[in-house]
Amino acid sequence: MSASTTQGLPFLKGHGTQNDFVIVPDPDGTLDLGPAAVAALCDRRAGIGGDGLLRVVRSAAEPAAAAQADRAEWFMDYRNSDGSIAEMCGNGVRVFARYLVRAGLAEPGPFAVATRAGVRQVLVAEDGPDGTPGEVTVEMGRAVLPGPDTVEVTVGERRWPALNVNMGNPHAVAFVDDLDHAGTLYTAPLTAPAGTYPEGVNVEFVVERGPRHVAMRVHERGSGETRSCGTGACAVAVAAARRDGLDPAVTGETATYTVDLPGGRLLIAEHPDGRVEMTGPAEIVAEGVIAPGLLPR
Ligand SMILES: N[C@@H](CCC[C@H](N)C(=O)O)C(=O)O
Repeated sequence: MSASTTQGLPFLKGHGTQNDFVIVPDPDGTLDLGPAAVAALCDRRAGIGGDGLLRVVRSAAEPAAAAQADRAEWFMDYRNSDGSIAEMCGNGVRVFARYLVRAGLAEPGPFAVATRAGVRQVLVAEDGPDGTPGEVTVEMGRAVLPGPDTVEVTVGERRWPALNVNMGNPHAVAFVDDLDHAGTLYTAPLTAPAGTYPEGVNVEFVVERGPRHVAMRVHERGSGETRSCGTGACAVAVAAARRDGLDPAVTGETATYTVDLPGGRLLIAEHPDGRVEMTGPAEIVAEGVIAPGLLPR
């Protein structure tokens, strides 16, 4: 993208349980944000700062989403802070939905959002009487457990068995005795067997907090440690349910887990038909204009 194209380009900043995003409205799909431009915008010192970027584009104007245009007017083009593309972002889709309502592009209530992982149904609750933003629920699709049965996660001298869970994007979920055992997470944990995650992986570390209540940390592919990950929380809830001997497809009962993250709390429900639903907050905290010269020429 040329610097001249970005002069006067509006942006917003939002977060869901402190998983934060630069939001770039591009309704007609005229922007070509390459990896370097995304990384510059997400840079916390020299840019606006964020774990990722959400480009807001009409599905009909985005080749990757044209097939979904009859079911969802808007496409969430999600990028990690290093500029890489991911299939799905659970907190991102809640923040995306919040932006659409705030911008008058969607009404509160139920509507659909197109993503690279498919169309997702969202439900934006009305704001409270004191103006507190209502929570946003997203239907996240079904969890897939692609195997192998156990993968291994290593940080320094410690290693744990983990469950491979795909929520549209890949996750390795490890139950640990203490979240501090994951260390600084300045670098990505190692996973084995080799080749399990050819496109990289998000790694979750989980401890028990009580019945159907867990806490987690996450190292995200393309973003490093973040304060929350929605797809990660869904993967964790499904892994916790299986570990607790609960499979809603077998019991016929919805399994609901509370997942605490460094940035807040998410409620995850897995239904007997396999659908996983996530509920949590989503807020827009700032808006502005990108300064000329921020983005690489
Ligand atoms: N924070 C997100 C996940 C973003 C994508 C992830 N880093 C990946 O590369 O798969 C979420 O809330 O789900």
